[in-house]
Amino acid sequence: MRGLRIGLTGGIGSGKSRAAAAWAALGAHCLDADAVARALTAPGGAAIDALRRAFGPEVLDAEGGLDRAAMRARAFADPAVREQLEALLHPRIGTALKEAMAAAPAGAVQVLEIPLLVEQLARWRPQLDRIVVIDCPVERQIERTMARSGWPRAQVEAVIAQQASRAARLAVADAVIDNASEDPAALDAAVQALWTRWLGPPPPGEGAHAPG
Ligand SMILES: CC(C)(COP(=O)(O)OP(=O)(O)OC[C@H]1O[C@@H](n2cnc3c(N)ncnc32)[C@H](O)[C@@H]1O)[C@@H](O)C(=O)NCCC(=O)NCCS
Ligand SMILES: Nc1ncnc2c1ncn2[C@@H]1O[C@H](COP(=O)(O)OP(=O)(O)OP(=O)(O)O)[C@@H](O)[C@H]1O
Repeated sequence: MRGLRIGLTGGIGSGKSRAAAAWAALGAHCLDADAVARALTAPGGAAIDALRRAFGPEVLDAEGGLDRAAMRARAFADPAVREQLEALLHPRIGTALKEAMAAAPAGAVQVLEIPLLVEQLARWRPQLDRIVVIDCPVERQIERTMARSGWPRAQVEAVIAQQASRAARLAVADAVIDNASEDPAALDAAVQALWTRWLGPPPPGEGAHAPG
């Protein structure tokens, strides 16, 4: 029998990866749509031939993988390019994640980090028992992404402009985790509280606040 399957989403830089790490520390089996996308577009990845056909060799780097900066610049400057990239990658991401979910250890709590869950709700909702939204003000998303990735503000704003609004995400959430605070321990505590609410006390020895 499979365990609870939780979709974790939020805008760029909202804190999804940090929140997923907190779920993992409690014993959840975590899967990441961005990581699947990166594997598909790495040298020799299953999407490389299709990318070359769609966009030409100039979107590939010297190793034959996707040149991410070049693709990012094109995809977020032109919605038609982004839609073409998504049409090519999203069905493959969907298939790979479904296979990974089916291969998860029996009974494990599964947490799926899916940045575009709300934008692709029809694809993901049937796969999930619960949706958790990591929420923070847009300005905080911008600051965090600029600090983490070194992107200029305009680049972060261009990505945010192509994503679902905060309100659209909150409308489909079964639970919202507020990550506005600059104290990451507050995020860990919120994840732990949600685990307790849905699943009971975390297993002994697991979790950010466990002794030892
Ligand atoms: C455009 C690409 C090459 C840029 O790569 P880069 O390494 O710079 O960014 P990375 O993949 O780490 O994504 C960072 C964040 O950008 C945002 N983002 C990525 N793709 C999209 C998109 N199509 N629409 C809106 N936001 C997006 C997400 O918040 C994501 O977490 C890459 O994001 C990509 O291949 N995107 C298409 C696949 C996709 O939709 N991925 C999202 C997972 S479902
Ligand atoms: N509560 C917090 N306090 C301080 N820094 C934080 C907090 N939450 C996240 N961060 C930092 O902000 C940055 C973005 O967080 P994270 O990578 O978890 O976001 P994400 O939603 O997974 O982003 P992306 O959509 O780009 O994958 C990271 O450098 C992370 O360490």
